[in-house]
Amino acid sequence: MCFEFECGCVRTSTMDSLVLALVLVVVAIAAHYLKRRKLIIAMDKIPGPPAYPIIGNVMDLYNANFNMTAAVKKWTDAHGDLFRIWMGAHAFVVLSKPEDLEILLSSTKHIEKAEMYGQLVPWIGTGLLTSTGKKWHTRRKLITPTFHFRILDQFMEVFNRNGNIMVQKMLAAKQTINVHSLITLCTLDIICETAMGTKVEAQNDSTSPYVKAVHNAVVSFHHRTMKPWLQPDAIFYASTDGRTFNKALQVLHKYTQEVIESRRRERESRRKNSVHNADDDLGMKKREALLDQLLDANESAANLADSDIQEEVDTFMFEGHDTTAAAISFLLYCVAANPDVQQKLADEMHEIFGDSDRPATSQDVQNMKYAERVVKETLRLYPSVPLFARFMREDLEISGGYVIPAGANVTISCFQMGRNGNVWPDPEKFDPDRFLAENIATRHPYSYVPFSAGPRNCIGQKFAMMEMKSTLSKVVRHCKLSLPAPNYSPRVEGQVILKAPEGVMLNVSPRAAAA
Ligand code: HEM
Repeated sequence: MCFEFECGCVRTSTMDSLVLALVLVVVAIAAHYLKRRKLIIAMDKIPGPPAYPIIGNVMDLYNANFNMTAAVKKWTDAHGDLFRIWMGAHAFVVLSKPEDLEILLSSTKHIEKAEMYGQLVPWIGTGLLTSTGKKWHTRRKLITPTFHFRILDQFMEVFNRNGNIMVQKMLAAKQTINVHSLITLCTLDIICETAMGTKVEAQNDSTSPYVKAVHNAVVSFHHRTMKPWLQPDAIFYASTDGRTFNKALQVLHKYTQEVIESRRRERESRRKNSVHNADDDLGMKKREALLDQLLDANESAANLADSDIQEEVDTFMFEGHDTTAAAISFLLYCVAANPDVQQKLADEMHEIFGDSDRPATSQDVQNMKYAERVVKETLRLYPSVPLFARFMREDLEISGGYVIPAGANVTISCFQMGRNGNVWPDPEKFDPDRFLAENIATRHPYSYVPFSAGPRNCIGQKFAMMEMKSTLSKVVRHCKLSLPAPNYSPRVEGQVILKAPEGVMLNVSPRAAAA
């Protein structure tokens, strides 16, 4: 009897657990459905193209050959500077009105990155670009001094040395060349030396396993962003691109890990032997990489594990190499396409350097006022990060009484904003004087945001401007650029980074001989 009673009791409690689990599942589904319904109703109040069930507006993207910037242009032409789209189950609001950007980007609350940034996590972890909340705040505070002018100043030698190699390679080519390939290797050498303090010599050996791994990771990741069917992790990692990506990450992560470990050991042994680390064997001031700065800051203020430091270094490597490569490539194209601009640049360089061949200093770079306007105008037309996005945890009211609902992603299209005729008269014209102080004063401060703005702006902006201006000056002082055909312009594709898929083709000749 007793046994039967106990058995019945067990059966009853199992039944209870099952019923409870079922009720919880039903409640969770109902809550999810209600939340989704709320999101759908709120999204329906925002204008936008008709969306199909399940796939949403993916067909529009298909019709634009999965080129996101082209699709955004079409949607903007049809629906204006605020519209909504659905990418499968993911809701997006696309903004390009400066007033709306100010509301979003200046907020200290809406700082979470959009859902799709999750695809970057296997590569860069939750470093500064992808983290949010308290983690992001603490890290941003820790990393900001790393980009101090004193640190950037010592990178001038790296920019100059690598710029020289690149210019020699450009001049050695006696025919039309794809400058993008050479520039990519140069910016890779620069970021390795400045971020990690290591020389990978990509310009001298583009076949090294590390250089190949960077290339493979960038290309396979780019393929994923262009192919919606590769979005689910399970499909991507089973595909050729996914396998290439994984293999490349193993090489990249191993390299960063080894560099960090060796730096820690070096510091430890210096400490044990009480050797001051500011000088090298010849008593010269030793250059400190961004990694050294992180390790210094970590010793005095934080307690980060090597894996934490690694995600930040990997983030610098990801953000700090392809972005500048794209920008410098389009920069040289714009200079080649506008001979009057090229002449003014050459005049400015002559004013600063005369006939001397001396390397540029950071003061010279500061004096390059016209070059600065040329770089800014290039980023207006060709922003290296053409789109960036946030995820909304709370509703946000923007202009016109519209509300971006919690649960939606918000995308900012820098590419589209730079070509908006209401903000930029004759937008296709390349005119660096748009960035004269008196002209900037007539525009809304959020009408130009290639480095984003507000608390989550680009931490590497000053580094990037120094690198771009010094590399531009190096090229203009030694080379004359021209287009391979009168109406040539590179085809542009916009996803995570703005790309010229067939490269940027230019003719390069020595300046003195060409003058
Ligand atoms: C032309 C060059 C560059 C452009 C146009 C650019 C643009 C941007 C943009 C638009 C963002 C915001 C992205 C977003 O919200 O998703 C960003 C963030 C960031 N950039 Fe850059 N970037 C450039 C170069 C660099 C360089 C050279 C570095 C480092 C060496 C760097 C490091 C970062 C980091 C760490 C973030 C995340 C900051 C945070 O969320 O706190 N960038 N960049």
